[in-house]
Amino acid sequence: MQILQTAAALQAQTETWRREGQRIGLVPTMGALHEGHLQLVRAAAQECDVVVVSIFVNPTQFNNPEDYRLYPRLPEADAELLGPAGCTALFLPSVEEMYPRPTVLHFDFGSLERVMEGAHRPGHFNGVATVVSKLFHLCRPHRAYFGQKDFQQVAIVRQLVQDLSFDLELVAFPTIREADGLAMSSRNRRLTPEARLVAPALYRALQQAEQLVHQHNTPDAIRIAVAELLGQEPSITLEYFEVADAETLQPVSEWKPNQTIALCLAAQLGGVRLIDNVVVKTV
Ligand SMILES: Nc1ncnc2c1ncn2[C@@H]1O[C@H](COP(=O)(O)OP(=O)(O)OP(=O)(O)O)[C@@H](O)[C@H]1O
Ligand SMILES: CC(C)(CO)[C@@H](O)C(=O)[O-]
Ligand code: BAL
Repeated sequence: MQILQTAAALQAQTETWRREGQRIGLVPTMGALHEGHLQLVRAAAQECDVVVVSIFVNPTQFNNPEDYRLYPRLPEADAELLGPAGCTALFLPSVEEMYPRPTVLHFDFGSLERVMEGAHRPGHFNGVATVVSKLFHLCRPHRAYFGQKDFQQVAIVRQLVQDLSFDLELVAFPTIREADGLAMSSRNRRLTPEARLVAPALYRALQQAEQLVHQHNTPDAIRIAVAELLGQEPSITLEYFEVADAETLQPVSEWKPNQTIALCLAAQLGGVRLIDNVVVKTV
């Protein structure tokens, strides 16, 4: 596996691969890799000839400077994991390499970003769209792999791909979980042992909400039930729980038949912010 640290080196390599007719897979990450990331890389390795994994803790998508400062950074350990998973090239740029001057780009994803993560993390999706656009330009992937754990991010990137005519296939990969149901996440490393024990309550609440959908409870009744359930855990502060249309991401007030619904939440556990979701279909 080669390690590329400059935009020019990545561009040169991807141009060569394109000339050779190789199909390029890209897995964008912020590092501190876990099994969820590695499954994305393995899927890319199965479906593409070469796989680029980017590791870049992107400052422009952090609305909270403390979150940026404390974000786990483990490039050496990450590099060890990537070769065996099928990564061909690790793109590991510095902040100066990605942003030699402050960016002036501004994206507005309208109603897609006025809810959930976009509403609670001002500027977050502007930063995500900026860095993902740059990565797509530098890497020119045939396929780009993203996790459904970041459900709203997938919707934003889908819109970005369409609006900027990126010639690639977006792959949305299912959420990989720990044995106790907790969605794998780099930020899980920052949980105290006590918070780690409590954290699976988030997924249990989502599973409960899924049951309530199947039992035809109203969206509002489900919102109240999840707030009550998680309210019983003093160490969990629920930021939001939303019953959203999976396509538009807008809050749902009544059910339509055969509607795909995303049950999404964000919560703080001892200062660590986690998100999770499940997707469910109405009958
Ligand atoms: N548990 C998971 N299952 C599947 N995909 C995942 C999982 N966790 C992260 N991903 C995906 O991996 C890519 C890189 O994510 P990122 O590096 O931010 O990791 P993360 O674990 O989501 O970290 P954090 O949520 O703490 O920022 C994203 O597309 C993300 O959706
Ligand atoms: C897509 C991404 C790598 C952009 O920085 C990030 O938002 C993430 O890790 O999900
Ligand atoms: N996985 C989403 C990246 C972020 O939390 O900024």
